[in-house]
Amino acid sequence: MKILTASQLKEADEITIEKQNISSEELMERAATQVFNEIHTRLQGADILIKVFCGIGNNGGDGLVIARLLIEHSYNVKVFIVNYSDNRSKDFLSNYDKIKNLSRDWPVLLKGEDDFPDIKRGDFVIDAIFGIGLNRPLEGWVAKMVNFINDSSAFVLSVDLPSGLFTDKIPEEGDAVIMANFTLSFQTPKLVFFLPDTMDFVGDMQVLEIGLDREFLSEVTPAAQLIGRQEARSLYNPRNKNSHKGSYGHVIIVGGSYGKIGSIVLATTASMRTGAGLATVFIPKCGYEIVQTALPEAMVLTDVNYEMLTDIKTDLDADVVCFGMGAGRDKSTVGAFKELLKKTNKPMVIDADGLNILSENNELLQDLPENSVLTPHPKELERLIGEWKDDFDKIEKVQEFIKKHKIILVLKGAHTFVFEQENIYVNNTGNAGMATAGSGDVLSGVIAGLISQKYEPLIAAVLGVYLHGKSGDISAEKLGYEGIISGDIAKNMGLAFRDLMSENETDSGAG
Ligand SMILES: NC(=O)C1=CN([C@@H]2O[C@H](COP(=O)(O)OP(=O)(O)OC[C@H]3O[C@@H](n4cnc5c(N)ncnc54)[C@H](O)[C@@H]3O)[C@@H](O)[C@H]2O)[C@@H](O)CC1
Ligand SMILES: Nc1ncnc2c1ncn2[C@@H]1O[C@H](COP(=O)(O)OP(=O)(O)O)[C@@H](O)[C@H]1O
Ligand SMILES: [K+]
Repeated sequence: MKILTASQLKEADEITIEKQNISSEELMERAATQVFNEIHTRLQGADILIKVFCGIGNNGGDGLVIARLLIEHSYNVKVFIVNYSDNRSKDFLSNYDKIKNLSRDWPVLLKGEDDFPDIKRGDFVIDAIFGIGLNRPLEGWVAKMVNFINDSSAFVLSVDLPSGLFTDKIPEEGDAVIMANFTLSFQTPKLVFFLPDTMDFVGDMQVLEIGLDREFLSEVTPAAQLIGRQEARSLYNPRNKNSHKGSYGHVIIVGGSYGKIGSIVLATTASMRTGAGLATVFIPKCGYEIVQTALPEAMVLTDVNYEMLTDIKTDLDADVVCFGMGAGRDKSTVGAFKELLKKTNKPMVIDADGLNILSENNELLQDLPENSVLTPHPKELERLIGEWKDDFDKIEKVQEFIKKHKIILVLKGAHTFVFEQENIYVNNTGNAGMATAGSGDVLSGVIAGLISQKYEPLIAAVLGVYLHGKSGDISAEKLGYEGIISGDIAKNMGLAFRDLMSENETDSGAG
């Protein structure tokens, strides 16, 4: 699903109004009716007090339509206008008239702190104060109003996006932003819903299709793409009946050191459970029996050194080399990595200490094969590119970095982002149960396993991240968030593939 910017959405609105020959008020009615339908489906006429807070722009107009429909369906509704200026939008005004005609209980105009209404814990608050039109931080009593709603502990549903949140920048410390429990957003999700700095404001999220012009939506270049099941499915290559293990490639996983051989077992298991035809590990001698015992399916080559990598001697013609997990950063290991880079031409997967070595030895970046996939978590990324001011600054710095070095970067997190040239792919599977040691090692194995099966590195990264998260979701379904260990994610990879191609998505409990 495309993620668009506020200006692209405004353009889509205008084109839709023109091409469908409707008024902006009709489009507002259509959008807000979708919100009403969602609320009605969930509340089923429940007798609770719904407090709708409307601004005076089009987000406020949406709020008025939602309130009118709720009143027409006999809900107990109280409407408040956060009347911070007299500059009301046209469609706000016509809906203001409509709601006044409908009920004697006119909307209450709020003009300052003294007017703040009571909000109780059990109330249902609809936040339609500001949407994508916000252009500066909230100030004065309006900011206080937002904080007042947040302090109430009422359930808050935000319309389009939480009021106070921008679509293209991160609020400053102390800025007032609604902390929504749920956000119903129009047509496309906004990028800020997935950034670590801002995702907590959004709560659970659902996107409502409001019928904007299809041609515009299919042609517009998105700010980013959200990868869900449908997108992942389109990337999948089914296995050919007439095939053999050689058809699915050979992965070499290089890394490990004394006490950290487990990371190799995890990555290698993951690559095989993702479908690689053959897997070889190259590890220090201390890991020989461990790997042979834990994973008899893999072949093992060892370094001359017992504890760490010092000389990576392989003349195997692998389809992909994955380097770094558990490798450590000893001088001799750095030297061995340097030699490995020199003799590798095909795209590699680099994780963990591979990334740390690159951070400390910047000159090695130029030896990375084009289209290699780097998989840092935020700390590893900071070591690679330096500090950033906020998430938008981070995105800019990452894009500069990947273009300079002609690589693909997988930034791991609650929503993992894949960066390739100008493109950004945002993952929507996975859950907090995956915040457990070794789940990153599993991801590297998954991506390497896909590359060995001839998926392009970018596709391997995007699909791999999706499947890894889905396997985490399936694991959580079986074991609970706390119960997952990263080996489960590797073990359940096959179920993630099955889910991808089955008729119905597994109810994964993704969070
Ligand atoms: N395709 C869509 O996405 C649709 C969007 N609609 C709604 O329209 C909204 C956008 O409406 P608007 O453009 O009127 O904008 P908003 O309703 O988000 O904001 C209202 C106005 O407040 C002013 N303002 C901005 N920052 C302020 C601040 N800090 N303090 C005081 N005033 C400030 C701006 O001039 C803006 O025009 C969307 O979020 C959505 O709710 C729907 O009605 C129709 C379809
Ligand atoms: N809260 C979360 N929600 C979704 N996925 C998560 C969450 N926390 C961690 N993950 C996923 O788990 C993996 C953790 O990787 P990493 O930090 O490298 O762990 P390790 O170094 O222990 O292997 C990443 O793929 C990340 O996206
Ligand atoms: K809002």
